[in-house]
Order: sequence, then structure tokens, then C-alpha cells
Amino acid sequence: MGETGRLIALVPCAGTGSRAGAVQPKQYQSVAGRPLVEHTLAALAAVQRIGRVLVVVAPQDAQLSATAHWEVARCGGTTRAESVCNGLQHLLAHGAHASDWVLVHDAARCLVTPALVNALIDACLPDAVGGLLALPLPDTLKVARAGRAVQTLERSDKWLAQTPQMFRLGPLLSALEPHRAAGFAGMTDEAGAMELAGHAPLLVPGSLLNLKVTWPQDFALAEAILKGQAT
Ligand SMILES: Nc1ccn([C@@H]2O[C@H](COP(=O)(O)OP(=O)(O)OP(=O)(O)O)[C@@H](O)[C@H]2O)c(=O)n1
Ligand SMILES: C[C@](O)(CO)[C@H](O)COP(=O)(O)O
Repeated sequence: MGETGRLIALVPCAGTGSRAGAVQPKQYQSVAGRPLVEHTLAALAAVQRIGRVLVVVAPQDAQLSATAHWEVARCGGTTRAESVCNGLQHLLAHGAHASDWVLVHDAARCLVTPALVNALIDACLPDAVGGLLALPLPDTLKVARAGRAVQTLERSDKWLAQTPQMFRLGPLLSALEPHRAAGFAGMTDEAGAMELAGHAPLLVPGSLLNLKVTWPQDFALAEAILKGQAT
């Protein structure tokens, strides 16, 4: 792809899944017959334009090994942003270029489809900045105090961020790295770092089904959707 930059997927997979209440990190919990992260990686592997997949796991994590379809880097950090930033550094040190496009995708979003990833790529490749899958808010948005609604917010300009989030490696690393000293406080996604660096990422419509397994009940939901997709 030369000047236009290659496409690389970076999968942060070093979380503990504290909200999911499972006995092991949620990305390794069995869902529809295989570890959750393997569904994620199978979807990314089916996107022909992605030439390389790097999974970032925790330093002591021996649960995931490299295959012909993905590499593993044991450089996960204490926050998602640190894991991503370390993964970007790893890529730069191992053959990637600053001009390459990186699609950062949560291991925990195992319901992503090749069609969604391709839609993001199609929208972002011609763009100077890059962007993310996201959804307009389907519900009324409340401000809460002590368990009571105290205000209803205008929601027409609010979107729910999903992943993948697609940016060029160099600008993304430059946007994230300055936040390392502060422990990446408030850096919950790549687009947020790009916004603070003065960019306006493209919002590309995602899907309600591209949920992030976060809470205990999400495992059953993900399993039902995966089984539905298989039929
Ligand atoms: N230090 C971390 C924290 C999170 N992640 C990854 O980032 C993705 C999204 O994060 P989240 O859903 O918050 O995962 P956890 O941090 O594992 O969950 P929790 O916040 O409930 O502990 C997951 O694939 C997770 O493995 C990571 O690579 N490194
Ligand atoms: C990146 C993300 O998936 C966008 O919605 C999300 O922010 C990551 O999860 P967290 O719970 O905010 O860590």
C-alpha cells in the first residue's frame, strides 16, 4: 500500500474484567464454545485489508499464543490507554511505520463483524484524521444525583463511542504519549486523545450489536447474538 499506509489491527487484551464478575479476565471466558477474544480475532482476521494483527496482553499472561493470524505482545499496562500506547510503541519497533493506519479494537467487543470494520475503513481511508464506530443515543439522557434524575440533557449531538477506532500510528502515538506522565487519566478511548490534540475524528455509524462485554449479563447476550450470527 506504500504511501497510503498499511492497515494494522491493535487489540488491547490486558484488562482484568473487574465489572464482569468472572473467575478469569473476561476476554478468556468461554462464549459460544471458545474464548471470547477468539471471536474478536476471527472477525478481524476475516477483513482482508488488515495485514497484521497485534494483541496486547498483560506481562504475565500466558493464555494467548501467537498464530499465523495474530501476534502477541506482553506489554499491557495498568490502563487501556497504556496498553494501547505500549502496543503502538511495539509496532513502531517491529516494522510498522508512522504512516500506517492502526485500528484499535477492544478484545471485549467480540460481536464486531467484518462488514462493520470494512465500513469504518471505507469511511476513514480518504480522511485526513481517521475516526471511530459510534452510535447516536437511542434513549433520553439524564443527569443523576444520589440516584435521582435532576436534569435531562440535549442528546442530538451525543454519540456512544465504540471500536474499532482508526488513526495513523504516528499521530495517535503523539496524541496518547503526553498523557503517560499523568497515568493516562481520562483517556478512555483513542478518539479522546486525538480530540485533545486538536483533531476531530469522523463518527461512523456502528451497531447496537457491537457491544462491549462489560457486565455479568453480557456474556449470555453475546452468546445469543453469536449463535444467531452463525445460523
Ligand atoms: N489495563 C488494561 C485495561 C483494559 N484493557 C482492554 O481494553 C478493553 C476495554 O476495556 P474494559 O471493557 O474496561 O475492560 P477491563 O478493564 O478488563 O474491564 P473492567 O474495567 O471492568 O475491569 C478490553 O478488551 C480490555 O482487555 C487493556 O488492554 N489493558
Ligand atoms: C474504548 C471504548 O470501548 C469506547 O466505548 C470504551 O471506552 C472502553 O471501555 P471503558 O469502560 O471506558 O474502559
